[in-house]
Amino acid sequence: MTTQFLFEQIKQKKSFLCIGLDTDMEKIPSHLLDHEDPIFEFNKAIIDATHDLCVAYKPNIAFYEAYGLKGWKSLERTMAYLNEHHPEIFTIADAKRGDIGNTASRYAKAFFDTLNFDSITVAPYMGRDSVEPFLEFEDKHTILLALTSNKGAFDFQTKKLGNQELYKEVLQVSTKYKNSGNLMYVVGATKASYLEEVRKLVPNHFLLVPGVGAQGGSLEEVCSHAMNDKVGLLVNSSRGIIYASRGENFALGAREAAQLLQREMLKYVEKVI
Ligand SMILES: O=C(O)c1cc(=O)[nH]c(=O)n1[C@@H]1O[C@H](COP(=O)(O)O)[C@@H](O)[C@H]1O
Repeated sequence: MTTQFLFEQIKQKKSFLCIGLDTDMEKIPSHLLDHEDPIFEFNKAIIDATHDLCVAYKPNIAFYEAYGLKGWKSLERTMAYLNEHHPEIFTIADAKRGDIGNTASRYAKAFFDTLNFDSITVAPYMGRDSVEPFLEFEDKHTILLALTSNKGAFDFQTKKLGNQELYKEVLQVSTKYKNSGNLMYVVGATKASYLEEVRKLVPNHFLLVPGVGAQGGSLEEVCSHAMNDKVGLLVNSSRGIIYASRGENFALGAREAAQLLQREMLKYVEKVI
């Protein structure tokens, strides 16, 4: 998917919401556990109830890998369902991969070709040759971790490397990689005060911003510091939406939680269209 198409979707839906499919067998309603594939049934119900309110879904791969082959099958079925019924929705494999070049190209094949994701999250730590194999894929996007939402982000990412912080170095250096137009960046909503600095270095790239909802980040702050003329943001909430209600009406609860965020987003989208 091109970023222009993604922008068209944002304008059409008046939303830049990404819903995180961090589907945990221990948290899904018990009536689903009788199904052959409870994780897929849960995801399908969430997708059916929310697809008109969001422009992206982000399955976090850990939640699938945790169940071995069964979990991987649930992921495959979820992706097949999305690609068949909602090909207009941007999909993010939250896999946070990163390895030497020939291994990176296998990861890229796994997520871009085999599972047909539009994008993948990648750790920048191993540098250029670990990232460029992902960037070779046309109309697929590599979402580099720049400044993450967790406390540990301060261990390394905000430490100075020479004259500037490591997260800035990641932004600046990676924009020189081959096919860097295929890059997006992760910046946590809990680090909203850094977003102006981020935008100085990457004014045009999309940012994936997790951390509203369960981690307490503010949508208003994120938008005031980081929106560009194509919105340029995908704001993710996982637990705050998919576990908003834990009973048999969980999908309706998820819809209501997604709607609250989408209604707030609407006013920001209207500013740029
Ligand atoms: O790459 C990510 O998506 C990510 C980066 C980051 O800095 N912080 C972060 O929370 N995430 C992911 O975003 C999701 C946040 O989930 P909630 O806190 O439940 O909304 C999880 O899947 C995290 O793994």
